[in-house]
Amino acid sequence: MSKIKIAIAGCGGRMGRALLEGVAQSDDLVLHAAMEHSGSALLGRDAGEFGGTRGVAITADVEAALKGADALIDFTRPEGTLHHLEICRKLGVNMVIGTTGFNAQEKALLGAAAQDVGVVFAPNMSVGVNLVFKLLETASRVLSHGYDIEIIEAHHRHKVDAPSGTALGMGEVVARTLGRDLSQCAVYGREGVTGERDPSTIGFATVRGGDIVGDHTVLYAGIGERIEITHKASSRATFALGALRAARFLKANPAGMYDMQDVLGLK
Ligand SMILES: NC(=O)C1=CN([C@@H]2O[C@H](COP(=O)(O)OP(=O)(O)OC[C@H]3O[C@@H](n4cnc5c(N)ncnc54)[C@H](OP(=O)(O)O)[C@@H]3O)[C@@H](O)[C@H]2O)C=CC1
Ligand SMILES: O=C(O)C1=N[C@H](C(=O)O)C[C@H](O)C1
Repeated sequence: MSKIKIAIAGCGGRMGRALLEGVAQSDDLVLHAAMEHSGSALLGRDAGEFGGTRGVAITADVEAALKGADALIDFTRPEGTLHHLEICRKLGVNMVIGTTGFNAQEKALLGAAAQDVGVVFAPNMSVGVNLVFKLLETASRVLSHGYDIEIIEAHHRHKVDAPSGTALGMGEVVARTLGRDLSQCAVYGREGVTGERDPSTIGFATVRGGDIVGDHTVLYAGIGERIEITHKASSRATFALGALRAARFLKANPAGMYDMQDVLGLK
């Protein structure tokens, strides 16, 4: 059987390198293109220097790079992802999007493109976090009254968006299960004389430091007890393996908008 041809955007980044390694270690995937933005110092270098198979030069020519690819895996920044999305749509190339930090209008653009190509969009591609999303539905149902809900996340010092996409995703799951609208009930950090806690809110707290790969805790604090559901990533390989699984899923499925719950059969 022929191998699935993978293009990687932001190949010199933290996730880009983990993806290059993941493709190089797989039996059924081949590196079709390694991409960076036009201002990158890495252009022209061999992807093999960054964990990929040797023989693929890093390029900023997105259209040429994507011709003939089965899927683009993109962990970059919202503006880069949206630019790549347009070209994927034009060329009929599926897209796995791990980038976080999109606003509502930008997310709508992803949905529009998914009318023509397959898109897997998920703020966290690890199996563990996607299991946690399911556990949160059960916990939020059982603890729907009398428990204050707070979401705490910690990441490395280089992360540029906050709260993390995963924390926001967890908030969405909790709010949806409780019949609340996250945009109305989220409290992002506290300072000064805040008054007593409003029980209808969902609080978020963000920690940034060092090389923390990604920790997330949802805390349900009641009277006489508290429940914490925690996921800790210790390596980016978990996200990369999930993204590669998503690319395989898209190869086998029609155009449409999917998330990791679809990929993992958790719906
Ligand atoms: N869904 C998931 O499972 C996960 C999602 N993420 C998300 O993935 C994204 C990337 O994370 P990470 O790898 O740590 O970040 P990095 O900054 O290490 O990597 C991003 C890469 O994209 C490049 N880049 C920046 N801007 C653009 C642009 N406009 N167009 C094309 N390429 C661009 C960067 O180049 P340069 O360095 O030159 O700026 C860099 O090579 C973040 O949004 C993060 O939250 C991360 C881990 C898991
Ligand atoms: O930027 C990161 O590193 C990560 N970002 C994702 C997020 O914003 O949720 C996922 C993961 O926690 C790592």
